[in-house]
Order: sequence, then structure tokens, then C-alpha cells
Amino acid sequence: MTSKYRAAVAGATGYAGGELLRLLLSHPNIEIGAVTAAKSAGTLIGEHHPHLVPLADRLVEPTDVEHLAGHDIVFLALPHGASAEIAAQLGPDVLVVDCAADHRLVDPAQWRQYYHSEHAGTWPYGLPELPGQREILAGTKRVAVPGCNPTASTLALLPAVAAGLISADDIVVVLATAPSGAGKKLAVTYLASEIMGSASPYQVGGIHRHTPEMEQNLVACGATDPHVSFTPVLVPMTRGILATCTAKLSDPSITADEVYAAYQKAYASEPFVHLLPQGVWPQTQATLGANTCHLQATVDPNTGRLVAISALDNLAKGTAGAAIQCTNLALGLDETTGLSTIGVAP
Ligand SMILES: NC(=O)C1=CN([C@@H]2O[C@H](COP(=O)(O)OP(=O)(O)OC[C@H]3O[C@@H](n4cnc5c(N)ncnc54)[C@H](OP(=O)(O)O)[C@@H]3O)[C@@H](O)[C@H]2O)C=CC1
Ligand SMILES: CC(=O)N[C@@H](CCC(=O)OP(=O)(O)O)C(=O)O
Repeated sequence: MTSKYRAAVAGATGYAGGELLRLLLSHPNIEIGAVTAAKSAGTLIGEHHPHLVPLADRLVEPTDVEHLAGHDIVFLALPHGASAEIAAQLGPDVLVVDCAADHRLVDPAQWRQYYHSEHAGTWPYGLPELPGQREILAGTKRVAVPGCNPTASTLALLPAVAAGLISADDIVVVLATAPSGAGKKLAVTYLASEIMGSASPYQVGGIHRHTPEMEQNLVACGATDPHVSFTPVLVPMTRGILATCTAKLSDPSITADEVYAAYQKAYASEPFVHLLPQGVWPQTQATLGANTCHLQATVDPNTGRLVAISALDNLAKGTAGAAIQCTNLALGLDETTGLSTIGVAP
């Protein structure tokens, strides 16, 4: 290929948009075109993302069809609703990769129940690790990037569901998450004095909008009528998700070694899912800035439950990294192009 694909990033001043720009700056086949936002149109990228030095002088433009025209790829890193509205105006030939939730759910009734608005439609879901999903994403012009919490829980549970090791009617997901998952706009409304040094559950009691997305993904893994009890907990870290997922074993005699072997087999050829050595448990820090999900699983013989724990960077494998992984598949590039598995530590 001689020329590069040209990509616009809408929502470029936000957290997901900033991470998309960071990753695109080192993508060999994609160049950055328009960068757009809403009220910050007319400002410079350097005012919002001082870490993106090569883009410091780039002007932020308004998010409309006129400014998004003329690109091969449009990344949407906008709030739900705003995303569907602009997506509906983009032509069928442009690759549109939507980081918002608008096009993830299959069932319009579930969308209305959890998002309290009309459903915009369903697009190919951007979790390539789901069975058969790479074939669906190859050559597509539309991608619905998953929510960061569903990515963490799905990757933790997929091998156990696919191998029939658990019953899916009593799955519990308790997940520690960084406030950056809420986006810049919401994160600035959190008081640092309330977040630092504290852990705070939110959306408790089965009401979090990611619950149906988690269950939809488990059906795609082979589960019948799954039920997930999901409790997220805000913790004082900049980026990262640590998901602890437990479920009743389908047979209480299943051993930790059998569980580990199933996870090894399921993820043997996955470039971004990293099963840690047996007995080593995931930590968010090791995934920061990388497009990885770190995993470990065992059994709790006391309760006859599987315990699977995943860690990922909510802005990398949880959003922008996944968006680029799916873009690579949609364009027919090597899936790993421009994406790193190397984290930052300590
Ligand atoms: N943060 C995360 O970890 C994850 C985020 N996502 C999803 O990605 C999307 C972006 O999230 P995030 O970056 O965190 O949010 P931010 O609040 O950090 O950024 C939102 C961006 O959208 C722009 N924007 C806001 N309203 C409009 C509008 N009506 N029209 C055009 N642009 C608008 C903002 O521009 P301006 O500054 O000018 O207002 C800003 O650039 C959301 O749908 C979110 O749910 C998905 C998975 C994880
Ligand atoms: C800390 C925090 O608030 N995190 C967000 C995750 C956001 C996300 O994954 O994005 P979507 O809204 O696009 O689904 C939450 O739990 O709602």
C-alpha cells in the first residue's frame, strides 16, 4: 500500500478521543485527518492533550458532516445519542467505528429499558475474541466498540462458558474501575477529595446499563439465558479495570487445573488476551497503555464456584485499542497493527 487511510476523530478532546489519537500517531497505515469536538471547537489539541506533542497545534473543528467528510475512517468518541445522530448522516462507504453504546445491543426493548431512549440499530460488535466475530468484522463498514466493563467480564468468562464449566444463571461480576471510565466531562465533576483514598460502589442493584451487554456477550459465547449480577466500584486510580467474576461450576468436581487448561486452550492464539502463569493474579498496572487483557482463573472448592479475574486499561483494550483492533480487521490489515502488548510499570 502506498497511501495511508485517512481517519477523522470526533470527540477528540475527550479521554477516548485522546487515546485514539495517541494510538493513531504510531499506526503505520492510518493518518490523522480532522479532529472534532463540540464546545471546544476552535481550540488546539495541545490545550486538551499536552502529551500528544505532534498534534499540539492541530485545530479542533466542529463535529458535523462537513468536517467529517472526505475520510476513509471516522472514529466516534462522543456521548451516547450524539454518536447515533452523526453516524446516521455518514455515507455507507466510510468505515464508522463508534466508541459509544448506541449500536451495541441487539434487543431494542433492552436498549429502551437501560438507556431510556429509542434504539438506533445494531452494528457488528467490536470484540474480535467472541466466537465467529472476526469473520463478521472483516470488511465491515460499521463497528460498535464494546463498553469497557463488558469487555473485562466477557473475556474473563468466555472460556468457562464455551467449555461448559459453569452454569450461566448465577454469574456475579464485581469490578473495580478508574474514574476515567466516566469520561472527562463526568470525571471533572467527581471531587478529588471524595475519590482519593476511597472506594465507592455505583449503579448498585442490577441497574447498570452494561448488564444486558454482558449477558448478550455470554449468549454469543454459548450460554443459554445468562443472568449477571453486576456491581461496579469506583477506585482511586487513573486508568484500569479489575473484574472479579464468579459463577457456580457446572460440576463441583471440576479442578483448578482443568479450568486453567480450558483458559489456555481458548486463548492460545489470541494476540491481546494474556493468561498469566498459574497462581499469578492480574493487576491493572501491567496493562496500562497496552491493548491487553490479563487473566487468571481457578476454582473455589468451598462454594463450588469458578473465580476468574481480568485486568485491562479501560481506555486501551477497553475503548480506543479495541477500536483500532477492529479497524485493522475491517480494513484487512494485520489485526495487531499499531497496537502494543507492552504495559508500563511500576
Ligand atoms: N472513558 C472510557 O473509558 C470509555 C468511554 N467509552 C465511550 O466513548 C465515548 C466518549 O467517552 P469519553 O471520551 O470518556 O468522554 P469525554 O467526556 O471525555 O469526551 C467526550 C467528547 O465528545 C465531545 N462531545 C460532547 N458532546 C458532544 C456533542 N453533542 N457533539 C459532538 N461532540 C460532543 C466532547 O467535546 P467538548 O470537549 O467540546 O465538549 C469530547 O471531545 C462515550 O460514548 C463513552 O461512553 C467507551 C468505553 C470506555
Ligand atoms: C467509571 C465509570 O463511570 N465507568 C463507566 C464505563 C463507561 C463505558 O464503558 O462506556 P460506555 O458508556 O460507552 O458504555 C460506567 O461504568 O458507566
